[in-house]
Amino acid sequence: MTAQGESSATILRANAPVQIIPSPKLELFQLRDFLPLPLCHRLIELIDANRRPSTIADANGDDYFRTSETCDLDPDEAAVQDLESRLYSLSAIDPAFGEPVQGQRYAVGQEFKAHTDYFEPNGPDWEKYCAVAGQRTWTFMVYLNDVTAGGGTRFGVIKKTVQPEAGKLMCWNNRRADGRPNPNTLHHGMKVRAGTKYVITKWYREKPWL
Ligand SMILES: O=C(O)CCC(=O)C(=O)O
Ligand SMILES: [Fe+2]
Repeated sequence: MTAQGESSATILRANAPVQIIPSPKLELFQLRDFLPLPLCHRLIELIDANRRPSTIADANGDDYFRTSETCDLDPDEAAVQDLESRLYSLSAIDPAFGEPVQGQRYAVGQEFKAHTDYFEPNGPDWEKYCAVAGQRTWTFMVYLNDVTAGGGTRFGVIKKTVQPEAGKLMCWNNRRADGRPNPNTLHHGMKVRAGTKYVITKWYREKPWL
């Protein structure tokens, strides 16, 4: 088990089906068919049943920055436990360092503009979000469905856009090699043009979550 995700990149690289998105700028990986379709469908049901407007830390005055909906998934749900155990098998990151899994839902026209998942170390919301568990380390995100049009995830710095695909996982290290936040992880959940987009997001911290 890796305590803080430090050697996660090594573990992921050694996992044959994991594809490395080659870049000197960030550690980014992709894994197709990470989740079976019935599990994707169940997670979509759970997201649909219990969603609220998404929020952002360090409000920036743009009310249209993140227009999607978010679901705080119940950790006692069998589907969520199945997902958690698959994540652990893949990454070996101690689940104690994980935030509860969230679901995100985007209707047509909704998006999450270019952002990073780490918290600004000098931002107004640092204390609120990071006092106990510290900074975010890794992001794991899984697309739960194919989107009819739009809804890709654009990593602008490396000029790479990933298309949603049911069951496909993306994961990246939000830190540079020296441990500081990596601004090259900037990414944009682009507007859905047709259909609905569902993803789950799982973030890990430097210290135990609870
Ligand atoms: O929906 C996406 O493609 C990206 C989601 C995301 O970046 C986030 O929830 O932090
Ligand atoms: Fe993000």
